[in-house]
Amino acid sequence: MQPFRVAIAGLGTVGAETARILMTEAELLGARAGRPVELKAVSARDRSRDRGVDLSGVEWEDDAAALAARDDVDCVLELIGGSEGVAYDLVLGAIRSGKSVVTANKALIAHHGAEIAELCESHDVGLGYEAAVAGGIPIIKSVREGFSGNRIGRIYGILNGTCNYIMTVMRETGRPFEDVLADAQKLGYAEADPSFDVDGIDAAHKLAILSALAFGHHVDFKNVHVEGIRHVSPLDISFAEELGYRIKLLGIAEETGDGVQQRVHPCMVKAETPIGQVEGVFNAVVAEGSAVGTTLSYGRGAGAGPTASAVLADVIDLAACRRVPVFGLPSSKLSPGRTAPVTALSGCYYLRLMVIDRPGVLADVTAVFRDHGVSVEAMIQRARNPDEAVPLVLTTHETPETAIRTSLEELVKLDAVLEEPRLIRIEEF
Ligand SMILES: NC(=O)C1=CN([C@@H]2O[C@H](COP(=O)(O)OP(=O)(O)OC[C@H]3O[C@@H](n4cnc5c(N)ncnc54)[C@H](O)[C@@H]3O)[C@@H](O)[C@H]2O)C=CC1
Ligand SMILES: N[C@@H](CC=O)C(=O)O
Ligand code: NA
Repeated sequence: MQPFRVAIAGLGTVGAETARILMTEAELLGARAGRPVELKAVSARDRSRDRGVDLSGVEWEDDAAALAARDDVDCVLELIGGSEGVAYDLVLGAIRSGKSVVTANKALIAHHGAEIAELCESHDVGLGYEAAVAGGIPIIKSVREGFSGNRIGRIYGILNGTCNYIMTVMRETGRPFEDVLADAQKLGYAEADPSFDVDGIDAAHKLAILSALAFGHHVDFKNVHVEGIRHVSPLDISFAEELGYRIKLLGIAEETGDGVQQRVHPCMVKAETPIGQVEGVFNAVVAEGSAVGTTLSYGRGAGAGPTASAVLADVIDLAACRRVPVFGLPSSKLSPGRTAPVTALSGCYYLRLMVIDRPGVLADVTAVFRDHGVSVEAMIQRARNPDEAVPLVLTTHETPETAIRTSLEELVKLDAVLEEPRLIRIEEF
């Protein structure tokens, strides 16, 4: 049987572990693929680095682009990262030369998914990107194949392991944000530029991909509403706990009737719900289907092993000639997409103000809410200190997003309100 010959570009966290498993589990992978899977060539920046895997029998290319041109390679694994430059050139070059591609690169798929899918169709090659969304959870396969008999109404979840790890450790230990982020980087969870994680961009890349698969539209990253976790303070984490919530960075894509709304932002969710219980580097994705009902997929969203697991599943599918259209439908059948703005939202909110503790302040704050039709559900004023700003926390009943935003504009004008107010949406699932 002809072997399936693969090449790896990028031998960092994911690439090195993928190479290790390809070498050490060759027999198992070959049996699953129905033919031998051979690591033929690699390319990385530093030839001398010890990666804990013996690559002495594997050919080395200094220029990753050369992997796409080799005629002894059937499939290129792009494990470098970045939506432009080397990764983009390599993936398009490999497809154009008739090779299948596996990538873990969500930035690339979120920005260039439409072009890449069309190119795969015209060159009749397959593309695997299971590792790009929720790491080791087989969520691409679930949505694209497992739920293909359903209409999906909503898909949401925790899509970034680094952010979930940071907020879990901050809550459990009180350690500062920067320290915990440094740990996530050492553990191989974070992106090369960790602002992609903490500013919500990585989760937005993943949500854009999930939304395209779930709703059959072209990937539409530019219309994802994105907020990150930089403003989630230890104070908010502890108020959330007092109110029975956990703060999670969620990605939510939903068919609203006026189009698909895609948003990534910190949310308060009830601590005892399945999503509230997802801690550390774990991710979870809830899909709501017309026939299947509600499903929950759970597992590690980042790190060497879980990500390599997803890459290898794609390699085996391609080696075994199991192929489906990149986004589940031929490109010509994907809809252009209709976006519902986040301002159309209506929900409950957590709001923390830092106020001067003096008589009349509470009346001024509640007057703003009264004037904008916002109904307050609960209020906490923990400390009493006339010399310092004290936190005033309010939660609301269901309120249009527009009403809470205009209330905030009024509240910041009050001279008793110091600092930028903190607003976190409360999601009841
Ligand atoms: N680390 C994780 O948990 C996950 C990572 N991913 C994605 O996997 C991809 C790789 O991520 P990591 O392994 O974490 O990154 P990394 O930074 O550990 O590894 C990337 C490697 O590519 C190499 N590289 C850079 N430019 C190159 C070039 N011109 N030619 C050859 N090699 C080059 C770098 O030297 C580095 O070793 C990214 O797209 C990332 O978003 C996806 C899911 C999880
Ligand atoms: N940086 C990402 C890695 C996986 O996609 C994350 O933390 O989730
Ligand atoms: Na996955």
